[in-house]
Amino acid sequence: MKAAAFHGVDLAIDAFAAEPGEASPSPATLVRWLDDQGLVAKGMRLRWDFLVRLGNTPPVVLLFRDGSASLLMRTSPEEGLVWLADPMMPFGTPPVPVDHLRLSQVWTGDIVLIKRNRNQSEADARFDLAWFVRMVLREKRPMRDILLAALISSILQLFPALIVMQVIDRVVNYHSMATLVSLSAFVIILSVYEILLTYAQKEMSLVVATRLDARISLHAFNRLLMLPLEFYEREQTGEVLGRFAAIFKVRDFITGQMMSTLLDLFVLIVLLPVLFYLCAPLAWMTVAAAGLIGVIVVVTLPAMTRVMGAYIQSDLKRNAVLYETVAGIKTVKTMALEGTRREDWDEATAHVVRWRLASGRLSNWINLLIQPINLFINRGIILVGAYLILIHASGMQAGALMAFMMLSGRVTAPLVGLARLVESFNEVTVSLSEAGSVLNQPTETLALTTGLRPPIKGALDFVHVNYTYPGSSTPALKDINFSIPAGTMLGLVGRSGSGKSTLTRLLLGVSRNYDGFVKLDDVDLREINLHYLRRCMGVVLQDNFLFRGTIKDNITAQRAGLTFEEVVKAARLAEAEEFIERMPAGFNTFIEEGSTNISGGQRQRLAIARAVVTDPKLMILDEATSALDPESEALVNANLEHLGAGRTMVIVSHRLSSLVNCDLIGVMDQGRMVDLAPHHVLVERCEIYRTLWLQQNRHLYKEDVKHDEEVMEKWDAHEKEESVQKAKMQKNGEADR
Ligand SMILES: Nc1ncnc2c1ncn2[C@@H]1O[C@H](COP(=O)(O)OP(=O)(O)OP(=O)(O)O)[C@@H](O)[C@H]1O
Repeated sequence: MKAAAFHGVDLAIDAFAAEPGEASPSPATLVRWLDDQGLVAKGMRLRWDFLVRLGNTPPVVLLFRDGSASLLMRTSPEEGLVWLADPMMPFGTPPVPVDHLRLSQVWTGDIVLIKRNRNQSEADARFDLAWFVRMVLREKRPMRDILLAALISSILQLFPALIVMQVIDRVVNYHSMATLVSLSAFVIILSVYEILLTYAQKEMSLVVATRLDARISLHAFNRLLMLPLEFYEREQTGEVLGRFAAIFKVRDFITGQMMSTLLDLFVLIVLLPVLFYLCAPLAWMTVAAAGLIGVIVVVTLPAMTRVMGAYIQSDLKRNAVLYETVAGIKTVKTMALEGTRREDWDEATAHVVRWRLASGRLSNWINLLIQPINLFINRGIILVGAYLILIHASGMQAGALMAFMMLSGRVTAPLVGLARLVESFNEVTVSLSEAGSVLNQPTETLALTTGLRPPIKGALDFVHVNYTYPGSSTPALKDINFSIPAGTMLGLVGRSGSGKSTLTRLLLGVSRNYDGFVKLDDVDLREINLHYLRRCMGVVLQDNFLFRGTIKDNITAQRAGLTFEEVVKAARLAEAEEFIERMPAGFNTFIEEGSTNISGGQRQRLAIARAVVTDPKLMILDEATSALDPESEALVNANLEHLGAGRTMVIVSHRLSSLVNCDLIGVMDQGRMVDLAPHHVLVERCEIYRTLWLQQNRHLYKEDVKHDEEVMEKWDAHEKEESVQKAKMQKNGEADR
């Protein structure tokens, strides 16, 4: 706590709790918690000799054998002492000096270094050009060195021109061999300097560019992970990926063109005065011509922006088609949709080609205007200079004209580069706004890093919960009001679209803008830290993604601290152990991308194992067994009770037979929970449930067939009427909008 306060972060120790499956918080949990709080904790083992030489580092936490800890405040290698502060003592208590012998009796040799995570505080910073500039400015020392090198090298660049001037004016005109020899020696020394300096400058620029690159990538990916699921559901994946990739264009611009042009500007600062010294009229002409190039670029900028924007947009759309086709290739192939996909692609490509041609042409036109000016600077000025010498107007000699020519080339390059920079900057702003439209979306950071971490038992309360999806006019959940004690196995049934999955989404904290309260063990769900909440839950969906890696890796999902025994236990609970052991390498069998080498049923059972491996107190199975073959489904269903022992289970299923053994079954209809009771009660009193049950189990009730058919007829009529009403409501809603 004191170490955190040192960094200006206030920690609420009450919020620190063990993770599910831990008796007391492990060091890994401590590190994760501190990470969430905006601090970085790094554990390491040290010897006394190193500890005593730590000097004036920020507070370091020393871990003791009895589980307690102390803060290292100061060290003195000369006296062989370290000063420790007891974190339990009030602020202001002086630290106690301890020597090697006394410390070695209690200290484990482990320390924890805690520092403020600057990336974390930047995690929510807006992603714009200012952010990039801040990132560059953080590289203060290397940037300073690079600038210094650029300055020196631009001074060095002066000499060749001045030497040529001397050679022509003195050596050639006066045939002076001695001057030539000394000038040659000077040229060699300078050249060596220049070569070394260029090497160093390139090396430093490379290091800075690479560091920036790493930082930008890390930050952007972090942001992507922080975006709420709702965002991904709303947006087209292909477009999200395309827009995300736009940041790499910004990165290339900043670490490439922008950096080199800015460095070139240093050359300008040094060389321009020399040009004026050599011949002021020619220097003015050079500057005016370069200025004219700038004016042309600025004037044509709006047109260029429009064309570039359209080109980038069309490219994004084409990428989206590509992504969709590759991601949905199974459907494309099996439904022979190649033709329509090709049409989409052709159309998207036609747009890209059109705008690419337009932007290329525009840039070519601009070039047509710029090139004569460029040629004038490079070639015309020598003629003007020669004319000035002929009429003796400037007092300039031939050597000075040569030197001017050599230098003016170096001056125009940065000036033209600066104009071009404005042009590219324009393109980059379009890319930046594309990337920003993804990365500047509101993130879940606050919910992920703050909030309570109460111990979870699994009692659930829904108190008058209403929820409408953003952009939808009809509520998906209407006045849901029920509670279940911890350890309940709750089934949820209802027709398609009745709101079952939406209810589980609220539990998972995916949708948080609902009215009313959802309480977990009497704590408002919205108050609970989202990471913690999700880590405390086990979730199995209808279609689960398995990552490339071994079966064991997939079950642990790279969570730290899980033992092989726990993995095997989870596999056994999920009825997966048997098939895993039959696989060539057992738990170390590699799962290919898209899990092509295992069946759908096996994949589902692995997903169940992955969900139970942390022994969660709350499990959600949303249509987890729907895609299973009858045999695998029977296996999983038979094991459900076993699986649910000691935890609350919420099981959404269309197949009522798999819910018969649930303690309670909630019947959903049009967003309402119309009944909540065990199976035998519902069959008696809930008509919707009874109808669904009879639909699926007709064979069991032969004697009821007549009644059953009547009910079915009624049900069909009811459904028809409802769908007509729904269509009407939708129409009205659209008309309202
Ligand atoms: N992301 C979404 N955006 C807008 N509306 C949605 C979204 N997801 C679901 N809905 C709507 O909310 C209502 C409830 O959907 P929900 O998925 O919860 O039903 P369900 O009972 O789980 O259906 P199913 O059994 O088919 O999965 C439906 O009318 C659906 O159209």
